[in-house]
Amino acid sequence: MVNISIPKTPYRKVPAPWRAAYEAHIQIVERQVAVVAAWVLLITVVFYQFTHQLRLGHNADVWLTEAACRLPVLLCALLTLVSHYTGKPRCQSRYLLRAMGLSVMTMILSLFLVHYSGQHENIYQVTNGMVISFFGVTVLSVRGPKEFWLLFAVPLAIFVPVALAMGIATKALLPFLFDPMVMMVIGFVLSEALRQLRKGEFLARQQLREQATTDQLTGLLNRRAMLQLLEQEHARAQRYGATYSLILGDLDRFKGVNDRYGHNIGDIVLQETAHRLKRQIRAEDALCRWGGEEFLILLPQTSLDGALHVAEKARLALADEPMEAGEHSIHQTISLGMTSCQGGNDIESAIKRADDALYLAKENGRNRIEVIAAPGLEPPVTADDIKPAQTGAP
Ligand SMILES: Nc1nc2c(ncn2[C@@H]2O[C@H](COP(=O)(O)OP(=O)(O)OP(=O)(O)O)[C@@H](O)[C@H]2O)c(=O)[nH]1
Repeated sequence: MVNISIPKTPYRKVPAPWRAAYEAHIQIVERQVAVVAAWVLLITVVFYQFTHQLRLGHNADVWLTEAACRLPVLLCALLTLVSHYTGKPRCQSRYLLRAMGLSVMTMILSLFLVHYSGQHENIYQVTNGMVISFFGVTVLSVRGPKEFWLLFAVPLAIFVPVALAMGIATKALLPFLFDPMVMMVIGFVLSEALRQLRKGEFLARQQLREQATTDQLTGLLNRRAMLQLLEQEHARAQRYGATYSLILGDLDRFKGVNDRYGHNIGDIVLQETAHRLKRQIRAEDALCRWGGEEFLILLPQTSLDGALHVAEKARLALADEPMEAGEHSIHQTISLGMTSCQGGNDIESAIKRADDALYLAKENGRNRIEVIAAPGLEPPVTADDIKPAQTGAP
């Protein structure tokens, strides 16, 4: 059974390494919201325009004025849909959402001014529309308060002075704006709660994904994650004829460490080994805990020449300095088997070669490196070229 430990304090903020993934996640949500909003706007704006006569009676001038107020919303919704379904123009959903939000606010506030100064009897229809619009616009602020303030503050900051300039007193405005404002607050609280829920769900999923690909003791990649990377690198090698190398390391006489000092100290040795090995590789290389006391290093686009250099650094990283574990100082060494691959055969045979080479290293005295080249690939160096192994395993 897989034992997944759930952290006691779940993340509240997105940790730095996950920020890019979170940004991608937000962009997907924005895209979905933008498409749904565009369809809703397209349908409702057209519907309201063509039921104008039914709702407000015949007045060609008002019909045209309303059409002019609704046109920008229609255009923004159409632009969003065209951009989504054809890929052109390439607009970020964040900006399309902004354009739709601002155009809806401009539309509804303009309609208010038109009807307030003209046919006063229609004003309650418009304030109903305001309530719906204010709520709808809060849904568009997927990124939270910053977007929210932009969508509401800018149009309202223009609307109030314009209304005052038109001779509408602030006192007269307030009763009409009261319900829409309440709706705006409700919408804000709801969309903020939704945003926090989405963030929490993202963080929980990301944590589970990390746990599924990470070895709990050492924090390194686990075997499953490494196999995925290996498949990718193998496919790349096959396609471009590049060479990658594998180094399989196994701690020497590690059973003795456990037997002598206990399992807890053995665990510390494994953690320190992971730490030291990690320092010997580049960011583009991968290191995993392959099994109990086995570690596998994948060196993409690296021939045996370069890999041998890394393997020797890894060997010395352990052999040169004893490990401090509790009150014990443990001289732990590692044996390493190496191979390279040009993608010719399958991954399993490359791993098998590294394993056979490791077996040779154990046979030949431990704390040393052995190389088995891929068939047809001459090793540029042999194990004999490597500094003779020092014995010293505990
Ligand atoms: N402390 C600890 N020990 C582990 C863990 N996983 C595997 N081991 C131990 O690693 C030891 C491996 O021992 P062996 O396979 O006999 O090999 P060795 O003693 O290292 O000898 P050689 O490989 O031949 O040099 C066993 O005692 C396992 O219990 C772990 O997570 N923690």
